[in-house]
Amino acid sequence: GPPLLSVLLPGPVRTFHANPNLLTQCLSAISRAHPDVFALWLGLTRVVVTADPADLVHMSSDPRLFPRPPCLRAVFDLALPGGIFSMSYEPHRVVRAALHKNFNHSMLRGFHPAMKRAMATLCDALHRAAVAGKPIDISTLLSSTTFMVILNVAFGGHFSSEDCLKFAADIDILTEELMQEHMQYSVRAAFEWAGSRARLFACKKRIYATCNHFVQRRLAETRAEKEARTPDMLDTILSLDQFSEHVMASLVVEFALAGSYTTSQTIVWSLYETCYVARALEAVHEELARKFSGKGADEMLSFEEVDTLEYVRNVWKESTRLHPISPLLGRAVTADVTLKGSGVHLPKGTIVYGNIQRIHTHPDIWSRADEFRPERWGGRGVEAERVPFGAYAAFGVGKTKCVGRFLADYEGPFIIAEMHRRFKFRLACGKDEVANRSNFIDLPRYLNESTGQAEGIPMYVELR
Ligand code: HEM
Repeated sequence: GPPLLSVLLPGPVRTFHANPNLLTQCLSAISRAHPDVFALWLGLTRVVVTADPADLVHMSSDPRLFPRPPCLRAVFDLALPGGIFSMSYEPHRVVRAALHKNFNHSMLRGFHPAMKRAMATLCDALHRAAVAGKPIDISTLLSSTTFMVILNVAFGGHFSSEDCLKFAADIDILTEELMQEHMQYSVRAAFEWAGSRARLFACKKRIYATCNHFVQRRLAETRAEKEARTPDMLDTILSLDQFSEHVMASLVVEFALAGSYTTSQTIVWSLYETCYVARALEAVHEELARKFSGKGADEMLSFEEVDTLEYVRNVWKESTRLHPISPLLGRAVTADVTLKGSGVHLPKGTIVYGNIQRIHTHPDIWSRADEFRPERWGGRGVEAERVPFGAYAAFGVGKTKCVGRFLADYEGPFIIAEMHRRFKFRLACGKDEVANRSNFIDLPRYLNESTGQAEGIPMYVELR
């Protein structure tokens, strides 16, 4: 919290208020030194942090008792008015029911041709990097791919890589602004007249212009045009006709926000880990060679083949365990409640954070918790490690869990498999120069000492 609090309150004051990008780092440091449930001040807000899986399950079981905290919803409502992240219980329930009904395996199957096109664009860029022999910023490259998946595959758009990068740059600004708002909402509200939110509003305007364009184009589609293509996520959003076009545009922006960096940066972590855990890399190559030896590099895996990936899926899942992109689950209690796992009593109004990062690496829950071991998820006759319900929560659990998981769990393994089938990857910086930085979600960043900046992860690419 802010230094002033050290005068008013007992206990150490850490520096993330000055640099909100250190939020998860500070919390991780505190978590390791304290019991599984503790309270602390985040800025001027007191929060309870729990690393008990049963508490996390409890917090995710009833969105009426445990909604997102008002401060968080206010921040989202400012940037994404009326959207799913700030919705009250009833509209949220309606939206989730519609999404749940339509987001399924057959929608994914329809995505595959466009997915292969996005993958081909990525492979071309990787091929050029391999030929040039110079390091590339793999974080940015993969982001442009996952934005392409959301914009072109899930929403039926026609964005080039450059357009995707432009859109991604605005989403970057939006997430930075969301993070600043989260820490300084009241101060920024008080100084709005002086332009404290000018950057947020300008980038919001650009993003909404793009997304409104999507919505309008789709709404103007003829019946014949609609029948000529496969249904996508935008169809589902637009079927929610009880909402205004503005709310629909907010939903579109939210999906772009929630569905791109989450996936791309988990893939970056998977590449980072397989650079160092030779056993895992060998097992990936063994699976790809065993299953697809007859397939040339010019041919992509089919939808059915992606479905058969086993070890690569474990690599994906283990990456989400060790590096949860969304490491904290924030809720506020609307009545007095006793958490079912830890038994800690929370008076009405308390803000509680489920510490997914800590739960995922808790030594009492996982064997060799800090190691990257995809085989812990089982397969080829080996049983998966037994952990309590709630111990794995990369996508949340229960009624509020991630609605995009069905897409991420197909897209992540597909991209990882296609990359490893064609290329070898090597980190172009020191292993310890890569760390997490919080920016509403957590991202792996290269801490470049010579520029003092946190940058995308540099990697060398070679042809296999
Ligand atoms: C590695 C990939 C991903 C991870 C780790 C992830 C993680 C999460 C988490 C932890 C939540 C919060 C759950 C809760 O509050 O209980 C969430 C919510 C959400 N995610 Fe994901 N997600 C991923 C990919 C995606 C994708 C690909 C999409 C969409 C295409 C998506 C869309 C959403 C949306 C819309 C919500 C809000 C759900 C609601 O409030 O009801 N996510 N995600």
